[in-house]
Amino acid sequence: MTFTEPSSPCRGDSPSVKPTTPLITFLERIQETARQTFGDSSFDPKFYLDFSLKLDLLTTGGCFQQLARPADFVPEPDGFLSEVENLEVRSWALEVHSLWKNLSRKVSGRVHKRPELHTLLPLPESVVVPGSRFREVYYWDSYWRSATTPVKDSRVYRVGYRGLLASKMYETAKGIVTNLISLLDEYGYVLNGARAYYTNRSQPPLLSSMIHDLYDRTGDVEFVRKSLPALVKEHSFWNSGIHKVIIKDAQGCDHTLKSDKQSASKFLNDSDRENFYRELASAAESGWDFSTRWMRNTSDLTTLATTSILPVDLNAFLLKMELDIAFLAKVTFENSMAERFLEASQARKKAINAVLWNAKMGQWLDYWLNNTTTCEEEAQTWECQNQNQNVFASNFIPLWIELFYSGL
Ligand SMILES: OC[C@H]1O[C@H](O[C@H]2O[C@H](CO)[C@@H](O)[C@H](O)[C@H]2O)[C@H](O)[C@@H](O)[C@@H]1O
Repeated sequence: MTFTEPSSPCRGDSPSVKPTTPLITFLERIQETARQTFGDSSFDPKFYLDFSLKLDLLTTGGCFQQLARPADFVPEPDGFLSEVENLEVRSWALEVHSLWKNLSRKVSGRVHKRPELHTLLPLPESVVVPGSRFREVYYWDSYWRSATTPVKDSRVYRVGYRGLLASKMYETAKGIVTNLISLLDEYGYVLNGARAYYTNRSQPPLLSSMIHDLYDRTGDVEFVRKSLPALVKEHSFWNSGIHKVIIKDAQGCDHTLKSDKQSASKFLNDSDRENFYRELASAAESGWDFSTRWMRNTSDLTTLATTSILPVDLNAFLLKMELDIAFLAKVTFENSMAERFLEASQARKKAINAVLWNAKMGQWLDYWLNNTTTCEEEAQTWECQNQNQNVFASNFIPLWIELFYSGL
């Protein structure tokens, strides 16, 4: 076989060595990232240099830039892994751990420069996204991360904030908190998600739990001191007028707007339609969109009545927030703040048990305000028959809080 390619550097008559092309330089970056991510064992460097691009180099390079592999990610974290004795479970744990690098992103410089061109909102630190079609940060997913990234058999993993802490990725965990606080500073509350169409609502408030768990692991008092004002601000938001009517600015529900409009077309006047949008947005804010939990008639979405319900989970999350703030205030010697939030938590615990607890069923139940009353009214007469006796996972959220299972 003869080799006749004229510019071949192998030919003795050509002294010049062909320079590395931008494509090879780029693929070498991929190669090195893969080596650091997957480790050296059974690593084949050639595999990465043989990739072909589907889009031009500039576009591909830009996308790769956004896949910010977290700096504190290591392929095999020390600590929890070695304690998992069962080898199958250990390799599964490693697989779950490896999801962090797939779910990490950096908001592109283009979004920071020209935010008006994007629905994605700029965030200061690297982000961790739920995956699949959800390519932006979500508030409560940041705690209970739902990773729908296909891994071998397409199982859905839940690798939460606590998972990040178990993986010892404390800097990434701090970045998540910093991002959420930046939304809170900008909008007055942590948005449902980091998109322009999520600005009319929040999601179940778990920021205090993140900061509490981070402190437990790192003992970083300075970070707590910096974060505390944001938590107090968030507490005011959830206890302000807006949550008496739930959502003031009823804009409907983002990308589901078309189908929302179809449902809303059933309402003949503007005020009923607006009210329906408010119920939709509130259901989205609950994180349970669109569960029958919020419907008067479980087979008809237009009977959503989210704002007429006192939900077990939201109240439990708020109680947890009050306890967390009291604890974190104590850690930073803010004693009067600690006292204030402890008192607030005691009052809420009493109310949760008075209104939502059902002794016969041995669980807490959502409470339906009757048709004619609204959350704006101060005085209510609580009646057991207004409790929703259906069993939802949310009925047991209070058990997540030590106060309830320890009988304090
Ligand atoms: O995992 C992300 C979130 O996914 C669902 O909600 C999101 O999509 C909904 C419909 O497309 C939208 O109405 C909602 O505002 C979004 O948050 C899920 O219901 C959420 O619990 C979850 O955080």
